[in-house]
Amino acid sequence: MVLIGSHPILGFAVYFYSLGATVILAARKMDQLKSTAKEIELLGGKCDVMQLNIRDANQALEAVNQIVAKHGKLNGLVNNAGGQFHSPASKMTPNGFATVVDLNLMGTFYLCKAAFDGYMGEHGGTIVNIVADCRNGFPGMVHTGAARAGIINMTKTLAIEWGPYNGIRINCVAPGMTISSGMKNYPEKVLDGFIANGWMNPSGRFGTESEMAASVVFLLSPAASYITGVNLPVDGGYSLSRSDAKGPEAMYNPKGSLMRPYIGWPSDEKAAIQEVDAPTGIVKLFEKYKALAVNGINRDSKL
Ligand SMILES: CCCCCCCCCCC/C=C/C(=O)SCCNC(=O)CCNC(=O)[C@H](O)C(C)(C)COP(=O)(O)OP(=O)(O)OC[C@H]1O[C@@H](n2cnc3c(N)ncnc32)[C@H](O)[C@@H]1OP(=O)(O)O
Ligand SMILES: NC(=O)C1=CN([C@@H]2O[C@H](COP(=O)(O)OP(=O)(O)OC[C@H]3O[C@@H](n4cnc5c(N)ncnc54)[C@H](OP(=O)(O)O)[C@@H]3O)[C@@H](O)[C@H]2O)C=CC1
Repeated sequence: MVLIGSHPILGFAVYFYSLGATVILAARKMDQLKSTAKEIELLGGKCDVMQLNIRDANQALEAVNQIVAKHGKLNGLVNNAGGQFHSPASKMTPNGFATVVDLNLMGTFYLCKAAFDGYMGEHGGTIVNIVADCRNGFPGMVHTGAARAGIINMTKTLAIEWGPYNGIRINCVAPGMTISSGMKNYPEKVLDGFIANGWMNPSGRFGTESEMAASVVFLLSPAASYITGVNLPVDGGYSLSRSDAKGPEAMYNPKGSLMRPYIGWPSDEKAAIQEVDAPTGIVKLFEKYKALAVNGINRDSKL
């Protein structure tokens, strides 16, 4: 039984069916949740949906209580809901800052605490918190940088407090720039700039939802049973360098990537991500990735 806060952006709900888990999708818009649930069921997976605003601590606990009452357990939690807006710090209002901290940091804490109080404190479980790359500063997004850094530190504390006595493992995944519906929140012009030459990471490309999903599933699974309190960057190496680098990073291959994208796991066509709801440039990019994921990549391939 795995609760995913948000509709399965970063596409991972489809993967849980192969582990035999029942997936509960929770977010504010029921339409999106229902259509994703249908897809999962068509694949043979078990799925339930519920409406949830993670910014409300009472709703979070109520959601966990409902799941435990209906299904008898809650083994996993993925805190995937999140987001922000772009603004220089000098122009940001206190309420703008607080809103993003409220969504990302407070929302994640509410769900962790609800899972602990409602089930995992007594029975154990595994939690994965989705964050973002905030190893260095996060210009233009001071609120989310602060909130995600808060989640990473909170995760370390909870790993220490909740591991020894409650059997809970808790980790973070920090996606790099990923092809997903979240890209609709950013100006196409900016995204086109990233596509043209802006990824600046050793992989030379965006990440895919499947690449994020596989990492989350790994951390939730018994295969990661000795890992707790870590933040796993899944970013093609982006966090290794300065985000605005133009100097030595010229070593990054400007023509594209030599790292084959991964869009499905296990190697079951049905479980591969087939399409993405994103701006045109990103959708076109994904179509190229699909071909490269299937046919392989070589020195003449261009993304
Ligand atoms: C131009 C350059 C762009 C660079 C883009 C770079 C892209 C890099 C991508 C980095 C990698 C990360 C990717 C992702 O995270 S993908 C996920 C994407 N999804 C989202 O980001 C969701 C975005 N939005 C939201 O979730 C909500 O809008 C949000 C929670 C942010 C706010 O929701 P809410 O309804 O609660 O907010 P209010 O309207 O009530 O406003 C509250 C206060 O916040 C201020 N605000 C809100 N939006 C903006 C804005 N766009 N610009 C400035 N200020 C904003 C608002 O004014 C309120 O404050 P005040 O009361 O003081 O006015
Ligand atoms: N895509 C990328 O490049 C990156 C993404 N990330 C992070 O990964 C996560 C997933 O990203 P992505 O799929 O791209 O984002 P999307 O914007 O597509 O998805 C955000 C999800 O969060 C849900 N959500 C937002 N607010 C709430 C709320 N108050 N309560 C419950 N659910 C909520 C939304 O559903 P609804 O509106 O129905 O509530 C939606 O399902 C996010 O935390 C994002 O910040 C981090 C780094 C890079």
